[in-house]
Amino acid sequence: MIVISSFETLEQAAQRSCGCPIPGSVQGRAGWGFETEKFALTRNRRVGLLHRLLQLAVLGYLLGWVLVVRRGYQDTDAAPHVSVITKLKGVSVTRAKDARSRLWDAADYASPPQVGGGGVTALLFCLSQSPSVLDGMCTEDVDCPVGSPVVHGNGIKTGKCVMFNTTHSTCEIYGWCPVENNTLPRKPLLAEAENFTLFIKNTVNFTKFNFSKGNTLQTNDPTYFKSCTYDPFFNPSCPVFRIGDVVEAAGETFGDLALLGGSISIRIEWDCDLDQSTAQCQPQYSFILVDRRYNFRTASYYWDSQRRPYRSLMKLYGIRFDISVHGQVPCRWKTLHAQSCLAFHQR
Ligand SMILES: Nc1ncnc2c1ncn2[C@@H]1O[C@H](COP(=O)(O)OP(=O)(O)OP(=O)(O)O)[C@@H](O)[C@H]1O
Repeated sequence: MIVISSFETLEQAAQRSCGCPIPGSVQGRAGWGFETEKFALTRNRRVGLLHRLLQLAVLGYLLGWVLVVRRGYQDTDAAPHVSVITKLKGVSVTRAKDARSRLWDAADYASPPQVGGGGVTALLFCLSQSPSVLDGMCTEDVDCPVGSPVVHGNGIKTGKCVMFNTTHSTCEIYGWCPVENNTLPRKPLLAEAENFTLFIKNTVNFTKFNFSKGNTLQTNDPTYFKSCTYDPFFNPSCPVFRIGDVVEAAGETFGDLALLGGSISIRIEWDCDLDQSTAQCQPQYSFILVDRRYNFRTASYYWDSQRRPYRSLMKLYGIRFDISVHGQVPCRWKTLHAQSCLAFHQR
């Protein structure tokens, strides 16, 4: 009977039992030796299990990760050329303290006008200003160098230190009067902005496969975009977004965000398999609240009958939309000579 120890080969066991020279050994090679493969039989369950597990891991990596997840049999273009155009629409009326009403439409609250994604929802102040002299603290004229800017004082110093009252002197400052007050808005100016709509027209072009696609439906119905509203489940292909829905999808309530403004990132993701029908190639939208405050100032200028300049200064709080487009399109056929992936399939 031949007894095989844990890591002994069959040959070695046979050699050991008959006392013959081991082929390939120093003793074997000295004569007419020959070489052959040796098989090791390991009678150890743990080692056997580890061996099978390693084989499974390699197979799983190749089939699961390389072929199924990473689609290793396809070529991929992940650098689309993109174009995004936005239009904000909606109308609202505000009533000022003097009971005068003002009508706001897209031309008033969209900023920059119809290009970026921004909308005003609150107005802190609206001042009619003209250039005048204002004051800053000092003891003598040298404390007020001519032309030095007063960043938060809205002007530049004239070089004069003037009496403010019996105890204080101030630098004379040349700037727009009256100056802003620093109070915060107490309620959103355009509460109706919740129902305003944002139209996002996006086109992507994957040059590697000569494939381009837009998010707007090619339709002859002129009322389609005016009447549809995006819904992730019931209407995912409509590119018109209700502002209230976008804010809610970003996890915020419109009333809170509209008061001091905010910034929302809209991410458009094109992840299409060009080996499938391109009709199924639709973008996915996601909304993330990026910042809880957003405001900016704007002014319009005019002159009175004596040609004195005036300006209407507004500090506007609003919701800003930052739109980013990402995408990758895998295709089974490697491109040659910049021909389209689809053309390859049709051949
Ligand atoms: N924010 C929006 N909400 C709803 N519909 C919109 C919005 N922006 C544009 N649309 C509609 O989408 C369609 C395509 O807009 P596009 O800007 O290409 O055309 P337009 O004729 O210049 O639009 P407009 O009505 O502004 O004159 C139009 O029917 C337009 O009325």
